[in-house]
Amino acid sequence: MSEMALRNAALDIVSRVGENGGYSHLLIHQTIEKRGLSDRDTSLLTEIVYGTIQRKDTLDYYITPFVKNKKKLKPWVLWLLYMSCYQMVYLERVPDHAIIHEAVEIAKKRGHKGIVSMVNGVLRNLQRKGVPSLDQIDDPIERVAIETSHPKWMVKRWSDMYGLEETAKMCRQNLERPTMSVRVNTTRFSRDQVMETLKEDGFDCEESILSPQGIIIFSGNILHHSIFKEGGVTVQDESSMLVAEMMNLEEGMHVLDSCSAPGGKSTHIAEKMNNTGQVASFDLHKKKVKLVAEKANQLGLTNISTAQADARHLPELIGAESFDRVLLDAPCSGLGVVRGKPDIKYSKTEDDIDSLSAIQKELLESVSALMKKHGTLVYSTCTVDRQENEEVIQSFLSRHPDFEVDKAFFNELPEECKDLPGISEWGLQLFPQDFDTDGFFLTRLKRKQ
Ligand SMILES: C[S@@+](CC[C@H](N)C(=O)[O-])C[C@H]1O[C@@H](n2cnc3c(N)ncnc32)[C@H](O)[C@@H]1O
Repeated sequence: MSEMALRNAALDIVSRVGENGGYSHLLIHQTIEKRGLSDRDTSLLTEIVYGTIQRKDTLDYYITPFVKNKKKLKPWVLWLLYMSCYQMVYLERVPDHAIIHEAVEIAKKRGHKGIVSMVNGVLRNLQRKGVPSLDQIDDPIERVAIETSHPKWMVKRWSDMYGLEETAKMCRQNLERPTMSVRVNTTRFSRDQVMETLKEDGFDCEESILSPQGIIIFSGNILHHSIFKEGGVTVQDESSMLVAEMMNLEEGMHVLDSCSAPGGKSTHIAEKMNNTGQVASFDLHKKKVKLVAEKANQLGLTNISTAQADARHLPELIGAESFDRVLLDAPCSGLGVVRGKPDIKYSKTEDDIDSLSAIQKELLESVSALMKKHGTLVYSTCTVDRQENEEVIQSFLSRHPDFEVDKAFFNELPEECKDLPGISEWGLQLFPQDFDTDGFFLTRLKRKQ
């Protein structure tokens, strides 16, 4: 694909995400498939699209002094300026004059003469004068918000919850691309076997400290490797692996995964039980339930049963106290995964958090009834927000004095997690900066004996 066609495709994606809130990772994937992009083009397209979306508010701050009547610009023109500014400031491989030339050519194809000369003028000024300094922003919350391109309400909210220093670290970490990690299917291979194979095949990888099944991959394309295609490993963030690790699973157990799609944790649980016992995996959406069954099949796991259900009604379908282990990996705002899905940080609102936390409370209320007397329940989310995490647990415990946070949970955490800033009496909040993982919350409940 020519440089110009590639940047045009990137502009299509960023403006669609900007205008309609489309998911950038899905649009990138569609473009790669449709156009059959080479590895090099895929990597450049991904870099430009993610980088531009990830840093949108910073880029806006950078170009604003050079643009007159910004509000009147067509969205695609503004996105072209953001995209070009991103490449000029953050990418070293293409010289500025080439970036400006490509932008002008794209403007010629899409717009009239006035737009072409405005794009040319803005980018040349930017090249000559440089970007404005962030030090001019007095309010520290606003400075972090603009420097790291997060909505100001979000930075303020996190700062009230975790302090400005931790928040700034998190926002900066959110700008990094996520590191790839995989989980070894231990019903087939040991982690040592997989490590050895990958190293022999030129991968740069190391063992995870959060899960004995986890491998972090720094370089090498695992998706093209036979071990992935044959179900020897599953792509999963290390923070998510911690969930099944903390469930104290034993062979032959009955486990409920109440919100299971697409099946990352159900299959991990099934592997940890060595394909014995039973994992009952439910999800609200029929289509998504299918993904769980497919994943189980791909990994050769036969101890997972799947069905569509609203977990809030499960006690009406299944007898109370039926499961040794219950997992509620709740639907959440996803603010822990903005490294990989940057659009989330612009689309979520505080109203979303209010309604999600209400659903989380309802879900916890109903699935807790399904736990056997001596069983345990793990609650997790891939978000960083007290209202969806600690406060959901706190509110549940205040209504259920017969339940408590299982103290053993804290002792069983990997050594490296025990002194993290996110540890509280309600569980563990992992921040992305702790181990370069997603932001993630988990805790374990049991009945008081
Ligand atoms: C965080 S995701 C689960 C991810 C999954 N545990 C995994 O590891 O692959 C939350 C899931 O909850 C499902 N969900 C949302 N509301 C639900 C409900 N009321 N009952 C059951 N599932 C629900 C969503 O469809 C979504 O698939």
